[in-house]
Amino acid sequence: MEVDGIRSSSDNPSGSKSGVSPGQRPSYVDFSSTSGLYPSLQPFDERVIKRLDSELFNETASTEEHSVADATAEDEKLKTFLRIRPVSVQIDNARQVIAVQDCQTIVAFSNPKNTHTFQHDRSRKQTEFKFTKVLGPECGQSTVFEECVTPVIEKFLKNENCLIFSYGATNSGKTYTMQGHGTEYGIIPRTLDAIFTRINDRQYKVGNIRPHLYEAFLHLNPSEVDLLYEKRDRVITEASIKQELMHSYRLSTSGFSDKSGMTVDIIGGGGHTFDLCNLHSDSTLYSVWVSYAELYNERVYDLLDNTTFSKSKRRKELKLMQDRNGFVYVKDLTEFPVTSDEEAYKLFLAGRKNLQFAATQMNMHSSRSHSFFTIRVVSLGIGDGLVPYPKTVHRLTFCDLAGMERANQTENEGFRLKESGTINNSLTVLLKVIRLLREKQLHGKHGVGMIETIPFRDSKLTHIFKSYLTSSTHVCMVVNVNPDPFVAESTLQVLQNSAIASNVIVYRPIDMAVPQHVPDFGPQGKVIGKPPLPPGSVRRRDSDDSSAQTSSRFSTASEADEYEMTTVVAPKTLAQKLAMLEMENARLRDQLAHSEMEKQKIREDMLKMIVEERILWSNRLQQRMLTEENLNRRRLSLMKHEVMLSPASRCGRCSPPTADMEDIDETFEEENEDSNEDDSDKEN
Ligand SMILES: Nc1ncnc2c1ncn2[C@@H]1O[C@H](COP(=O)(O)OP(=O)(O)OP(=O)(O)O)[C@@H](O)[C@H]1O
Repeated sequence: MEVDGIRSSSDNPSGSKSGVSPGQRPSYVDFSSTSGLYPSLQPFDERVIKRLDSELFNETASTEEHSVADATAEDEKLKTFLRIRPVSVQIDNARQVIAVQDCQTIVAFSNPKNTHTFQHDRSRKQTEFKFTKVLGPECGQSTVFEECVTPVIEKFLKNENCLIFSYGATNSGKTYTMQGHGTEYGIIPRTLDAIFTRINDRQYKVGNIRPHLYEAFLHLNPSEVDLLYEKRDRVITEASIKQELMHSYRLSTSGFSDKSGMTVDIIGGGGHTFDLCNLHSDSTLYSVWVSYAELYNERVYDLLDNTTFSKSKRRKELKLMQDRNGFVYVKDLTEFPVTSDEEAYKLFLAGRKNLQFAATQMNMHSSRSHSFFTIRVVSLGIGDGLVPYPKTVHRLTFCDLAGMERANQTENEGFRLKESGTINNSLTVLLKVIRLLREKQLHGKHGVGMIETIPFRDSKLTHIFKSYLTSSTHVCMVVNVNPDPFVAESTLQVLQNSAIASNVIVYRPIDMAVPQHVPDFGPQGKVIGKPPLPPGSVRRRDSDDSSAQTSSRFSTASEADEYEMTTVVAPKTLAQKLAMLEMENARLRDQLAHSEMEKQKIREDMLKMIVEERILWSNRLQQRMLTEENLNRRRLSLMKHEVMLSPASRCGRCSPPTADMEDIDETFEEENEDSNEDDSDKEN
């Protein structure tokens, strides 16, 4: 039976109940609950996206519900938490934008005809949005951490990759949630504390086995380790982190979590108690590494590379690479070993100093870039002769996205306006990718084939997100909103977008289910076996990564097989070809836009320089004219004086003394030369 183009499980040709053939991963979407809503779709059909949008924010219905709970596989869904920031002004009912219904539901009010002026109007449309959890303005930093991050830490310590990202309009509290403000510590410092509390005395502090690429390892020799620690300490020292900051962090972290033993309650006692010994075998040790990158104007920069601290130098742009399993990572990104939460927090603060911020009309300290703070933990087993060897590496990334901006509210101009254009563009692409993922999943499309048709390459942000959204990563989105009626339109837009995101399933696609990327280490750390290359890919030797070549003992096969993000798999079908051409087209358009932006900036800089030069020269000219005027005046008065003093003038018969006049002229010229010398001194 087919309903609106979607097959129900009963007419599945394979005959299996779930609608998939044996061995194939089942669809996680319950068609029976959605089949009446969605018609048959073609890939990349923009009308469909519009339709999904309008369904999510229906123009006609007075109340509707978008529930994250109405589909199966809740655990694999992208988790969405809504955090509503407090506002200083009292908002009356007539102007209210959102109202919390219960711990999972909010109602948004809108008047599409006049969204700016929220008049008291009973016919105002109400839309219900459901989240994994709603955190109202009364929720402090510790509650947010407890609700959103505690379960993630649990998964992270069970060897799962995790991503927590904050999404929202500008000034909605994303950075406040991630980093915190003053002693109101955000989720990043709290997580650092919680992780080190858990791994406690199981840390491997040597720092000679480091994560490499996306999921590989490198073995460093002692001099390389020394250099790395030296560089790390230099980064911390040069950032000159204020002692008061560290002091208050130390005081606060004693309250974040219980450091007394191995069995700990992750803050606040909400039934999250677990015993570390149950998570890993006794022979497992942990090595912790941190990195910090930012994506500014579609360029990736290293925030922990101390050469970038010097503002006079041009920052080095880093490349995005893809390993043989399709995982995207930042090539040559600095990653430091850390042995305590304090060390990690110092590095975080050092990197934060390098982040791009600016004051806008909406936020005095507005993030101008997307930032990625990543904690990687290498789990090590103990081999013969008590030699540790790496088993797995997994990551927890915190992404603080720049905020969606409306030009009429931020009042940005010139370069800032273009900057906010880039921010909005990358966020739009991210949402487009999320929408398409959801659309495909609604139609039971999974696996590598489906992923190839998603335009991850349209922006660098989605390049980076690809690894998280298409692998078995635990993804958690913190949606920040500001209930102020002034920003109602942005708030409604953010709610709509997050409703789509909450229905996306994040999983490892069936074609990639074989964990080829996990190296098969013998107890001595030897690499066993080498999986074949993906179809259509070209083996590429990376010549400039010297460390990759010098330290090969633990390197996996995937290390040698990395591809720049521009490498594409040969298309098989016409639709795939079209999709790839579209992606390439978008990428080239992006590049063009960037070079235009660069050109414009250079033009603006040059114009500024010309104007400054002009002002300088006109000042000099004025000065010169003044000097000449003064000298002329002096010459005239001298002449007068001379004429009055000369004997001839006294007898009143003789002509003026020419010789004396010449002297006066010489004096004038000398003085003039002096003043010229003064001027040239000033110039020098
Ligand atoms: N829950 C909250 N409690 C108290 N203050 C908050 C809260 N959320 C945000 N703020 C305050 O609001 C202001 C803006 O917050 P923040 O800089 O985090 O916004 P943002 O969403 O990161 O903005 P942008 O996208 O422009 O960088 C800050 O002064 C911050 O301290």
